[in-house]
Amino acid sequence: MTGTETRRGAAGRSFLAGLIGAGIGQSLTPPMHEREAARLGRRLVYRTIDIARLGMEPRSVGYLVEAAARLGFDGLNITHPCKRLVLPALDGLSAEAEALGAVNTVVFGADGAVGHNTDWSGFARSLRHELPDAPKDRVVVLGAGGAGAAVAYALLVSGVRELVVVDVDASSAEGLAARLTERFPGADCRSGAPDGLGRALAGADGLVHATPTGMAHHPGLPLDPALLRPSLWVADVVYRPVRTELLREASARGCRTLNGGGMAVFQASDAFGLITGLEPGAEHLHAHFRELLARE
Ligand SMILES: NC(=O)C1=CN([C@@H]2O[C@H](COP(=O)(O)OP(=O)(O)OC[C@H]3O[C@@H](n4cnc5c(N)ncnc54)[C@H](O)[C@@H]3O)[C@@H](O)[C@H]2O)C=CC1
Ligand SMILES: O=C1C[C@@](O)(C(=O)O)C[C@@H](O)[C@@H]1O
Repeated sequence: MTGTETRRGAAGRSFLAGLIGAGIGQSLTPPMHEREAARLGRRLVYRTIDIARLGMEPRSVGYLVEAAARLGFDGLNITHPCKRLVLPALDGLSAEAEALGAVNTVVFGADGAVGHNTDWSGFARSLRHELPDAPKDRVVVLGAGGAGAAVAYALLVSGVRELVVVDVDASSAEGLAARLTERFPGADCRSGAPDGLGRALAGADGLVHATPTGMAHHPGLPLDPALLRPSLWVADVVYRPVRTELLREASARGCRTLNGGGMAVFQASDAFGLITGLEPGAEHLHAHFRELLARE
């Protein structure tokens, strides 16, 4: 997007957005969007639509998307467990959302409801921003769910040549590695079992952790910290808390680290641009994020 506002963001227009998912009451994405709009002198109302609180099934995301379009929403974020289930309700997909088979942003416009994925671009921007000079030839991704798939895609777009995907669910890791191989035939994408993690990490430049382990309600470590050596960079997608047990262990062992806050901020930044047509300021979104965390 350029510095010029598009028609979608034409002066005076206000915005209505929402997040559909389960257990999203504490999400920082709604206040990030609202604060950034206010900073730009615009009104944006962003609501959480929590299917767990509403007693709705994940597959009802299609019904909710259609209702949001009729009610005049400009766009939506979609999160767990609906990122794949939302696909049949959409009229179009960005190339990346199609490749990933997952959508976290829906924009309502002249082309109907169009799905995008800003998880991958959010991680790619965070990596570029915070670890620009780190070696990125060989990387291990732990966790082959929605976040793991987005991260793996971002890594391959960013030039990673060898990628190993590890998951306790072997079929998830194998499926993701196979899809990535098809999409990036020039790269070496393999799946690995958790008991082979030590071997995979021994030859790696970096590790990205993309399982829910380390979240406030799911504390702990996803691996044996003895596997972390100082030359390995370690990224976590978990951002509640921002400093996870894994990142604390990695820092203590001399590893460079990247927390999940950058991905959270940049996915919001990219979604905000798509939904409003306005140009967000990434540094301002970082500041909103820091202030929101500090309030807790
Ligand atoms: N920073 C950000 O902007 C974002 C962060 N996230 C975070 O990413 C995390 C994962 O989310 P999703 O991918 O949506 O979850 P998911 O449930 O789709 O996938 C998690 C995967 O991890 C695997 N797994 C669980 N424990 C494991 C272990 N100990 N070793 C290996 N594999 C294991 C599961 O089998 C599953 O395939 C969550 O904490 C979520 O909050 C998700 C999206 C954006
Ligand atoms: O999965 C996530 C995290 C999120 O749901 C949040 O609560 O910040 C916002 C979504 O856009 C993103 O894809």
